[in-house]
Amino acid sequence: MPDSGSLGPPTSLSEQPSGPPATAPDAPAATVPDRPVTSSAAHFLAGLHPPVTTPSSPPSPSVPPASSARPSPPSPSLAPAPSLPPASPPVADGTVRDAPDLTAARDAPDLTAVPGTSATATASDSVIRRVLSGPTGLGTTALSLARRQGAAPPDTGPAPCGPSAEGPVVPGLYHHPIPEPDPVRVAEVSRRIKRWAEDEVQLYPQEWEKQFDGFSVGRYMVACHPDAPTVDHLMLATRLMVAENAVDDCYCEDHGGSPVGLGGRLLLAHTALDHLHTTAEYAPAWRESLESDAPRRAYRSAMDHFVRAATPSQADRYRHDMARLHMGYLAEAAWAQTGHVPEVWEYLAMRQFNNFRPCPTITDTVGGYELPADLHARPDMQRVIALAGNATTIVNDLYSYTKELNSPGRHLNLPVVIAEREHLSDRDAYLKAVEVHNELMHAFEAAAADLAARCPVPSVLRFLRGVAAWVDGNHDWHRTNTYRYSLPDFW
Ligand SMILES: CC(C)=CCC/C(C)=C(\C)COP(=O)(O)OP(=O)(O)O
Ligand SMILES: [Mg+2]
Repeated sequence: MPDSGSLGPPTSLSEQPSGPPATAPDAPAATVPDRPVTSSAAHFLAGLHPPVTTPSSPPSPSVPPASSARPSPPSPSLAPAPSLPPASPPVADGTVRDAPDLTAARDAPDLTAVPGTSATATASDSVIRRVLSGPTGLGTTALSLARRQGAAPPDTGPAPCGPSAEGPVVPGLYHHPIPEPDPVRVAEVSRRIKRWAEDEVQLYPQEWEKQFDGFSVGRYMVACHPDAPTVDHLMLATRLMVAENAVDDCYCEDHGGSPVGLGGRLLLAHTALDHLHTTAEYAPAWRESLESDAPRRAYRSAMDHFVRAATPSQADRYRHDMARLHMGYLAEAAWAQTGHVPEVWEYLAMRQFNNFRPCPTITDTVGGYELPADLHARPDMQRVIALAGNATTIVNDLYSYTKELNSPGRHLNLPVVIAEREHLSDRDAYLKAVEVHNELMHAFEAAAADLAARCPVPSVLRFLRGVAAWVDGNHDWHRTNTYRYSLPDFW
């Protein structure tokens, strides 16, 4: 039996922009622009990342650790913004409060304005910051995410949390530390996902249990979705994450996967997400096929749960992102079959598809609201999403470097491809991959901040915050998952 409760339809946030109607800009540049962030961008970024301290790795002699609490490049004309709670935090009954009124935000004085900044920028910053900050004043402290962290979700019990020792940050990696994920939520998500994996989809044989626990998917998803109104919402993301990894492991990689015949397996599994519509004669065989192996059982069940909670356009967005992912798997497999090492830019193109993108792009469904399809489709939003996906995926390349080095055959990742194609030592190639990651992160943040300034619609702002939270949670999970990952000895 599915274990989700009633999620209800996604809440529709007010779409009243505070400025002139936002129009989609021209297609974004294909390269990462190297330009300073604007004042409103800097405010947006400052609001995203309240200061948090986590153990840091030893400083590198050649690569100074990138500051995790400051946006870069710095904007000297701006005062530091106070830390902001998440926009539209959940209320105690598990529903999501509507976003604050933009009209009121526009009229309110900007207490953080700095003399010397332009009036236009200041007004715009003010609106963005107030929208992001969520409700304030008497009676609203219960809406704070930090306060909610102690609240016990329903149906708690003993939970199989995976190991999650503190791990070092890759030296020089630009990232944002996060607060420790709510342990009560982590325990409950971990308990429920194990029950789903074992009882509902028979995901793994007994001997893989330790690896399942070691994956720590409960911690992962709680870290990545701090604004999820309920554990049921978190479960939507958690089931999909487990299913996506089951397909990757069992079809492509370590658990029996192979490039040989991958296209056929992936296409048939994809029909669990994007159903076959066929004749009465052939439909039963297709339906039966969805129960015939663990990856398909997992995709089918996770998608059924997701579709019940998502709007049709959110479900379709997810299907599209998964088709992208499967195309990326196929390119990686084709190169593995022929022993081809792509050029660095070709590798980055493949990795833009074989990518975490399907995970941050469900942030609105998991948050209980909807980013409308036309706003999701804007080229500037697409650029933000692509950059976020690329930065998070290169984080994986860096943290999984030694794991992949020790796996059979040659496993491509960014340091390996740079070393081969640019004739660098393993160490120099790894350090260059860190730089590539950092540039992608800065470009993501600049693009998100620009979009927030250009289109300060509540659902856009909340979605951008959700994607940024996913980026940070993803880094934290990689850093802390010392069961799965360890850093090379380059420093
Ligand atoms: C969760 C999801 C959509 C995964 C898609 C692709 C994927 C597994 C990654 C981007 C992670 O990369 P990789 O396959 O290298 O994973 P590990 O390094 O083995 O953890
Ligand atoms: Mg990897």
